[in-house]
Amino acid sequence: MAGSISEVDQNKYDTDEQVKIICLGDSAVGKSKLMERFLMDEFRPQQMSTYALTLYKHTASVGNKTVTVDFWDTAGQERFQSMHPSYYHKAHACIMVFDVQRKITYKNLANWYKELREYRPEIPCCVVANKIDADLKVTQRSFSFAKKQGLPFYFVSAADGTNVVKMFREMIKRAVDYKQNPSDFMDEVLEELENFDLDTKENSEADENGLKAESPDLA
Ligand SMILES: Nc1nc2c(ncn2[C@@H]2O[C@H](COP(=O)(O)OP(=O)(O)OP(=O)(O)O)[C@@H](O)[C@H]2O)c(=O)[nH]1
Ligand SMILES: [Mg+2]
Repeated sequence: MAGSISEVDQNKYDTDEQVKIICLGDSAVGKSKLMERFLMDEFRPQQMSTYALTLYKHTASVGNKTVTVDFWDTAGQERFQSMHPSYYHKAHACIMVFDVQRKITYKNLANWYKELREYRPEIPCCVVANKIDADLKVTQRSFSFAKKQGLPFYFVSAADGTNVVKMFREMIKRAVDYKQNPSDFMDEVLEELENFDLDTKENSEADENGLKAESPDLA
């Protein structure tokens, strides 16, 4: 399987200075545009063509530390309402995006969140309402999903930049905090199990999908 997501070396995310942040949400909600807006001319996307995975690299200062942040972005796979398990693997934070102009993308957050928590029960996550430039009145509406789940919520616009830097900076900080405080018992147990599973499967046809018996049926 040349060029698959599972071939990206993810062991680097075990080191202190490397953080992985993923982005979830329906097609065309603005995931890529948000990252591009945040990174502006700094970004150097590394394309993994087979699965249309793009890694955006960013260097950030958090406290007195310099960390390298990999933002993971896909195009296409979200159409199937489910991501490959490797996408979630070792992620330290998640940005969930919907489009304020398309209600269905807000409704689907519940599905994305469910899948995220199956793989990463404890990582910091936020909800982002994108495209507010198209209709500023939406900022007066309440979107209760984030509150119900106890997640931070941001009104943003990738087009005009509103709240984009603030949202990314806060999420980077939370990702680093999460990494530095391994209070996360469930994640550790899950990772142990994953490693165990990988070890035992090494000689068989190791299919990453085998790590989870089946993907949730989100249709
Ligand atoms: N008005 C407005 N349009 C936006 C904004 N952000 C993104 N768009 C538009 O929405 C469309 C989709 O943006 P993308 O960033 O490609 O969305 P995506 O979530 O990465 O989509 P996929 O990669 O297909 O999953 C593009 O036409 C963007 O120009 C925004 O803040 N305001
Ligand atoms: Mg995209």
